[in-house]
Parts: sequence; structure tokens; C-alpha cells
Amino acid sequence: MAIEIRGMSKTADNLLVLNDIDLAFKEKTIYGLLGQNDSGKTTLMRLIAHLRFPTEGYIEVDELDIEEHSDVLKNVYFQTHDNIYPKRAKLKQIVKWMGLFYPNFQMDICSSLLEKYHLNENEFFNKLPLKKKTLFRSCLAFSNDVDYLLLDEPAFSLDAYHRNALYHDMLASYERYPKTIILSTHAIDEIEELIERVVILEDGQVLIDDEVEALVNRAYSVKGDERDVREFLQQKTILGQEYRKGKIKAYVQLDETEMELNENLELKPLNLQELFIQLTRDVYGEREGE
Ligand SMILES: Nc1ncnc2c1ncn2[C@@H]1O[C@H](COP(=O)(O)OP(=O)(O)OP(=O)(O)O)[C@@H](O)[C@H]1O
Repeated sequence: MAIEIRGMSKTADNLLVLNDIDLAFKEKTIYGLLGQNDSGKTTLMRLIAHLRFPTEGYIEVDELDIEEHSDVLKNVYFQTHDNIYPKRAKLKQIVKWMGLFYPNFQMDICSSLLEKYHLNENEFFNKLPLKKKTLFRSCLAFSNDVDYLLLDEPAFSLDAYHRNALYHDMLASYERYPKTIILSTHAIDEIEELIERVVILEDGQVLIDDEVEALVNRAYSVKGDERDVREFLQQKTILGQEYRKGKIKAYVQLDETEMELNENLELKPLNLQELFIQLTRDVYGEREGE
């Protein structure tokens, strides 16, 4: 069971937004979908949810082409920031529609989440402040026991307390009903511990599709005098370099046999956000020292 995307491209307004994407999202796995602004993350999710159509290629959910089997979309829920509700829809009506469309929508869970965030079912969605709109959307998403949950910047506009609460709700929903979650965000630090795999898009193409642990375990910075660093870097995979106060800090991918270094050098592991910055930094041709 999986979402499979094969040879998919999307052109909009003469712009190639997604370019020949081949990607599989495995069952019961939490993914981070990362990329710089305009890299194509939202477009990819809209295509999976069948709100947009590919120019080329196809998408299968559980081996069924979504173009021909719209029924499989009852098993895919996309939490979007698009304004999709009628102007005068009250929260309780939206909750009711969710229950009618999605067979595994959990009304009781949704009610308790609405209560937790002090959301009044009689309010109009369009009149809610931004923060409450975001919270309401996440109440719907985390009550919906679909096999594929797509979240586009789910914590947008929330303070740190509520962002943390939202991630907690996401994990609770996963534990109650394990599912594939595709979580797109720029707050990489906040989700590193939550996700198992990471997909990074760059200019509409897949740059990375890997396990977070495998990726991060190979990523380091090495700092020291130019001569020592340059010597160490020979035959290594260099991601980037920065010059600061007469020293060089280089970002590298190392395997276990490459860790030995001279005592004047400082080796530090990178976290996912630091690695992301290095992996995507050459978009504007700013990679230094090469
Ligand atoms: N319907 C469309 N018409 C024209 N351009 C589009 C359309 N849809 C997307 N684009 C363009 O495609 C690019 C990718 O957009 P998308 O929203 O998918 O990126 P993103 O990675 O989600 O960005 P962000 O992180 O800023 O939200 C952008 O340059 C956007 O302007």
C-alpha cells in the first residue's frame, strides 16, 4: 500500500512547476516534505489530492490510478490553506460534511479536540481569526482516520505552545491509526524528531528521498585552519564551505571510515535543518570556495 508517482510533470502558466517526479510514499510512515519557497511542495500535494491534474505522468493510491478511481480519494485527506468552505459554513456543518465524505472520520475525537482548543461549533469558519482557523483545520485532520494524510504548513500562524500541541495531536492520531503522513513545513527543527523519511524538492525536482537518520548520521561540519581543513577534505563529499575569522568551516558527508581527523580540527554533527541549508544552498550559485 503506497502512493506512487510516476513520470509526473506539471506545467502552469507556461512554468514547469514539477519536473518528471518519480516518488513513492510508503504506508504508515511519517514524511517531511521540504524545499525552499516555490520548490513545488504545495503543488505536489494538490496533485496527490487530485485538486490539480498532472500535465504528464500519473499517481496511484494503493495501486489504483486516481484519475480513474476517484473512490480512493476517500482515503486521502489534504489539509490545505486554500479557502474551500462556503462563506456561511459553521464549524458544526463542516464537521458533519467530513463525517459524510470520509467513512473513518472520528466524530468523538473531533469533538474532544474542538473542546480542547475552545472552538465553538456554532461559529462561522470564515469569521474565525487565523490561529483558530489553523487549529480547526488540524482538529479535522487528526480526527480523520484515512491512510494518507497530507499536511501543508499545518502549524502556520500558531505560537510555540500551540505548535507543540499540534505535533502532539498528530502523533496521537498516528498512534491511534497508523497512516502515511506527508508533512510540509519550513520549521525543519520542529519536525526532525517526528519524521522518519524526508523528501526534499528543488526547483520542482526530487533532490533527496531518504531516511532522516541515514541522512543526518553522515552529515558533519569540520572547522579549523585552512591548511588542515583542506587536507581533511581531500576525497570527501563537500556540501559547502564558509570562511570566518581566518578559519574555514566546511560541511561534509562522511562515512564511518572517514571520521579520523587531526586534533586541530573540530568535527560536529549537523541537524536536519543545517543539512537542508547546505543541500539547497547552491540554488543561487552561492557555494563558496569551490
Ligand atoms: N496555477 C499556477 N499558475 C502559475 N504558477 C503556479 C501555479 N501553481 C503553482 N505555481 C508556481 O509554482 C511554483 C511552486 O509553487 P508551490 O506553491 O507548489 O511551491 P511551495 O514549495 O509550496 O512554496 P512555499 O514553500 O513558498 O509555500 C511557484 O513559483 C508558484 O508560483
